[in-house]
Amino acid sequence: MELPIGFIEKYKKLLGQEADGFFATFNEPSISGYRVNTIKTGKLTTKEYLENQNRIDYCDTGFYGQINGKTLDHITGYIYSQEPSAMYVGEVVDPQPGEKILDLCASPGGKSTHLINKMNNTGILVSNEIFSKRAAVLSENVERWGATNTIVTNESPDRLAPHFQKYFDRILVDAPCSGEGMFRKEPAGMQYWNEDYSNECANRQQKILASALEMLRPGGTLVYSTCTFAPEEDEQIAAWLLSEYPMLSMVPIKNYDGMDSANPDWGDGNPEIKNAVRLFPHHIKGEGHFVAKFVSNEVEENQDKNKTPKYDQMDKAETKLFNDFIFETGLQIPEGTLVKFGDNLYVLPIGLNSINKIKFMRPGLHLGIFKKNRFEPSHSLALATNSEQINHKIIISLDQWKHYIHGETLMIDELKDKGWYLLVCEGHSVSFSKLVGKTLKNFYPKGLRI
Ligand SMILES: C[S@@+](CC[C@H](N)C(=O)[O-])C[C@H]1O[C@@H](n2cnc3c(N)ncnc32)[C@H](O)[C@@H]1O
Repeated sequence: MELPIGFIEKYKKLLGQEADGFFATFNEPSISGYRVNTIKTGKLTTKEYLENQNRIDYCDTGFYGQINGKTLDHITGYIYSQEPSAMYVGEVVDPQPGEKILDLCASPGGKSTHLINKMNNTGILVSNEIFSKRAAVLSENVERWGATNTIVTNESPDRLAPHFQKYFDRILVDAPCSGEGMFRKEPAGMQYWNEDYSNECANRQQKILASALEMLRPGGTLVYSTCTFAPEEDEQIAAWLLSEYPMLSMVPIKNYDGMDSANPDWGDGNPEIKNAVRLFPHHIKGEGHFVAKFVSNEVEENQDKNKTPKYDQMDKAETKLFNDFIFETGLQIPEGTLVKFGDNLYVLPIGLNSINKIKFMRPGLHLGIFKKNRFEPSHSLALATNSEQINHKIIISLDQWKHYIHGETLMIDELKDKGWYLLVCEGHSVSFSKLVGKTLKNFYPKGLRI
């Protein structure tokens, strides 16, 4: 791999004797990994995923190895492909069930899906992405994962901040960066590299962090991570945070085998910076990463936490349609507030402040849509429903599943009541389908058909 000359010179100086070992890794293959989804209680169809002995020691749901994106397990959200070093970030955030968490730069959703597992689908996760196309991908991944506690917003950090002042218990800023740590996985990233690029990135990172800190509650935790080796974006950002925000202090992070403490001399010499962790590919089986954890020492003032959210409510006819659907299917829906945006019905996580005026992709779990005199359940609801939480379900074979996700209707042998059924394949919830006579109509989203 041909690295930019300026990059080679910079890291020869910074790494000294270690530089040769560091550069050698760029000619080795990148490392792949995947995580399994602990909130889906069905069985993985391929036991190999769990029996893989190549476990990642700092992430109990993570494994080394490559997965196929076209399998039932992947498409129904049982596994997620994620580079191993990136898995350390979700572990460092360490969200606790019931907390309010913000993942500010979240697409495509590797860290968000990890956080959802760690929160056991409780509390509130606001997963935000500034670019709308990337936010759509994020929303799709969150849906696949079966999240019931997550809203997906599509805002810039400074526009999001006024809506969530001092609100979150923990915030992750997995910052846009120069991406040096991913060069061997995504060599195209090298084209943007120049001597000033890291300083440009650092400016943007400071702006993002300033907005993030407006949203952190007193006593809350901020985790900052990048996938670059550049001190300007790593130690120097940690130094900037400590000097600009005296209420912040750094929290030590556990160094597993092969992880390094950050280098205070690459920042401003503040010894606290040692608490951050670097993952170098010549020391660890993974790509380059930097992770730093801060806690706010501010004391909580009495706040008005009981702002009533303002949303549309269902009218009488819609309430009846929805109740009929619940009665017919025997479905248990997650706890939360039922709200309507246009014709779409959502359940919002309990305790969420008003999200009126925020651009979102998903203001909670999408339950379905009201169409002329009927309620149509959503694909998100299918993926978030465990087959034990519903009476109306039909088991289909792997072969039928392949036809269904291709867009075909299916036939059943026995007569059943007409109406909505959850299709279940080898324990995995696949889709809602409407049974008419003996035909299962296809409601698999057109954009996801294979
Ligand atoms: C490192 S990636 C995030 C990866 C993600 N956390 C994951 O684990 O899948 C950084 C994200 O920041 C977004 N971004 C770019 N510029 C931004 C800005 N000015 N403010 C906030 N986010 C930005 C990018 O679109 C990108 O999705």
